[in-house]
Amino acid sequence: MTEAPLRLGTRRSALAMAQSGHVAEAVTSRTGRAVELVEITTHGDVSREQLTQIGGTGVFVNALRDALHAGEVDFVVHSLKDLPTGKPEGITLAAVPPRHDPRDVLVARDGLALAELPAGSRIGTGSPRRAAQLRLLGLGHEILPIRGNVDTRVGYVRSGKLDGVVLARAGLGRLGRAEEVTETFDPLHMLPAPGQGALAVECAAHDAALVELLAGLDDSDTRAAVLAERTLLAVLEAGCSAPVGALCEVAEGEQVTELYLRAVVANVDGTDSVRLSATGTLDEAEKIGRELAAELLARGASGLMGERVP
Ligand SMILES: NCc1[nH]cc(CCC(=O)O)c1CC(=O)O
Repeated sequence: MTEAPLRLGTRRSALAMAQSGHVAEAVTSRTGRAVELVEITTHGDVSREQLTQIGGTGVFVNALRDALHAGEVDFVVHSLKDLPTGKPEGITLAAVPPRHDPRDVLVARDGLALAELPAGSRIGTGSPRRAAQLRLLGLGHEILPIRGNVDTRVGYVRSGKLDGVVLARAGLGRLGRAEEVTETFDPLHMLPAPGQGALAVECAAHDAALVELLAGLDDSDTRAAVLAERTLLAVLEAGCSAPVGALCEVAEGEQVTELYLRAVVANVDGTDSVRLSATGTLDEAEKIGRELAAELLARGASGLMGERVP
């Protein structure tokens, strides 16, 4: 008798379907187990309110976890950057697959890069982190809040409503739209969200056989990198909408694997920021995240995050 297909709970958005489909294929090719996608609708998908007003992207996560708890699905896939930093009860982070490009990108009119857009150009982003870092560049662009899926956001550029929008490269890439990118930001200018470009595969903690099966998808370098970034975020006690950027890169040294963590905390109006970095070995991920956060706080990070745009 063949085993029943594993049920993978997913949101219906094109990005979520692409991410879930990618993980489903990886599971099937590794284990021979069939995987079926089960669609789940979340409050975040149906609400037109600004994400920051409905409690951040955590709303996407909760509906999937509820379906896990209810036993309606066997496992779920999230964009790791959308996960709140707290550990959920009864759920295991079974795998963090190899990360895609973590950087942010610009999709602008006429193939232009950011510095080619004149002062006064209209740039859209719904992310306070991206808005603050764009303002810090001092190019005189007008930064406008937008939301919606990738199609909607890029659509504002195609229709001429905006001169450019900033998005995650990983999202565009997973949708097969990477060729629409007009500039990939150097993390020196634009640090991504902690966890950006990585996926999180979760299942019920009590399902030991499934925890073991999914562990085959895990990439230890990616797991360490996102642990460093997310520990930093947790210590800063910043919500997912706070202007905090962090990127941990992994480099194979001769003896040890090295981590290089960079972070920025800015105020939302992009007039002030603190930017620091740290290095450590692979097993020091949590430590360097914690210590770099402490250093940022010592240099005034909490005051910056507390300020509000008038
Ligand atoms: N905030 C929504 C969201 N969550 C994950 C991605 C992209 C994929 C990723 O970063 O892993 C996006 C879209 C974006 O930020 O452009």
